[in-house]
Amino acid sequence: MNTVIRSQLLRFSVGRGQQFRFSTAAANGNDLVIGTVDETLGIAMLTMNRPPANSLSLEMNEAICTSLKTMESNPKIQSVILSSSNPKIFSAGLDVSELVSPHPDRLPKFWNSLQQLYLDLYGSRLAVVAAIQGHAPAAGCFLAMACDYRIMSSGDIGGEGGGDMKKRFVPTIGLNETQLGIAAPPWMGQLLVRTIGFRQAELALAMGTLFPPDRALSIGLVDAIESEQHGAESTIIEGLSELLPSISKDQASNPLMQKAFKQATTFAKIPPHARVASKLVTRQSHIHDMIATRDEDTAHFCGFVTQEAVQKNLIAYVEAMKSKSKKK
Ligand SMILES: CCCCCC/C=C\CC(=O)SCCNC(=O)CCNC(=O)[C@H](O)C(C)(C)COP(=O)(O)OP(=O)(O)OC[C@H]1O[C@@H](n2cnc3c(N)ncnc32)[C@H](O)[C@@H]1OP(=O)(O)O
Repeated sequence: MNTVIRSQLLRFSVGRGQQFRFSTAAANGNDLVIGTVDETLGIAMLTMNRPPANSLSLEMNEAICTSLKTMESNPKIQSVILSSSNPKIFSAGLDVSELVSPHPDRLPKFWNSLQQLYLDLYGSRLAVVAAIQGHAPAAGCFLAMACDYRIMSSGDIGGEGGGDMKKRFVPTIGLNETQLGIAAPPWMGQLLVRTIGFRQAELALAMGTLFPPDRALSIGLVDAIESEQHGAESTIIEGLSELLPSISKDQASNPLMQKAFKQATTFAKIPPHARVASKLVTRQSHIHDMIATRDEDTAHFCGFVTQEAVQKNLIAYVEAMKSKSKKK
């Protein structure tokens, strides 16, 4: 099994000044999350790196948690940017292969890793800025909602077709579970309610709505949208280039990444105790509710997902996804 190596999961190499890098790798050596740190600014960047779609497997959930905990244990760090190495997909949500014909031992472990990801991210002492480049459906949207600030790409990158026929790339975000014949668990659904309000969430959950950036902004699902048209060289802001991992160096002039960097810097300057205390005011009760119902939630998930009718829907969904991808 491709589990995260916990005992030797960090590879440190000291870079210039106060910066250093680390990665959290799976047993096969692939870096699932790449971390970079600037202790002078008090900020870090965690880049999700699980091709092709940053989908959330058991190992990926663990890798994000471990990377976040590593940052939390560094008292010099106050804020983190959560980003993706894929410029068109922030995260495609749960790895659907975890849900289809699941192994009975692995399924509860997988769900526990997702619950833990929620607890660690939503309750983190760090201010987490989601740099949402590309799509964020289902648990990808959840991941962004568990952060403290969301900046989404306006989607005007990488058009297909060229010339007048150029097709605009429009990323979407939302909890689209009902479209897969499943329902978001209560804690995830409630996170949407907390983010966009009762009526909007009620409708969006029922319809499985995926929102384009402008709609996501207007209902408060994201806090800002930003173009990804790379700016002129002169617009490069100090410190960002060094914080970007080598696979994302070309993002230094990307306005979305620049905005995320500025927001993370702003968070890092707020007196930490006050910032963390105020975060708990709004989040603690939701976290406690989830902990109180955690075992029940796991039992419900495992029972639900293994139902024949649910498996049938999931298999059909995965087949449709694969054949769409093949046709490209
Ligand atoms: C009580 C029950 C509770 C249930 C739990 C509820 C909580 C969360 C549910 C979920 O998160 S389920 C997952 C939901 N995710 C989706 O529906 C997204 C599916 N993917 C897409 O719509 C698209 O891939 C995309 C994200 C919009 C990107 O589109 P694009 O055209 O850029 O790329 P594709 O060609 O479609 O995909 C590339 C590549 O990635 C694979 N892939 C995509 N998504 C997933 C995924 N979620 N899990 C695993 N693999 C995924 C896709 O198959 C392609 O692979 P290849 O065929 O190229 O190998």
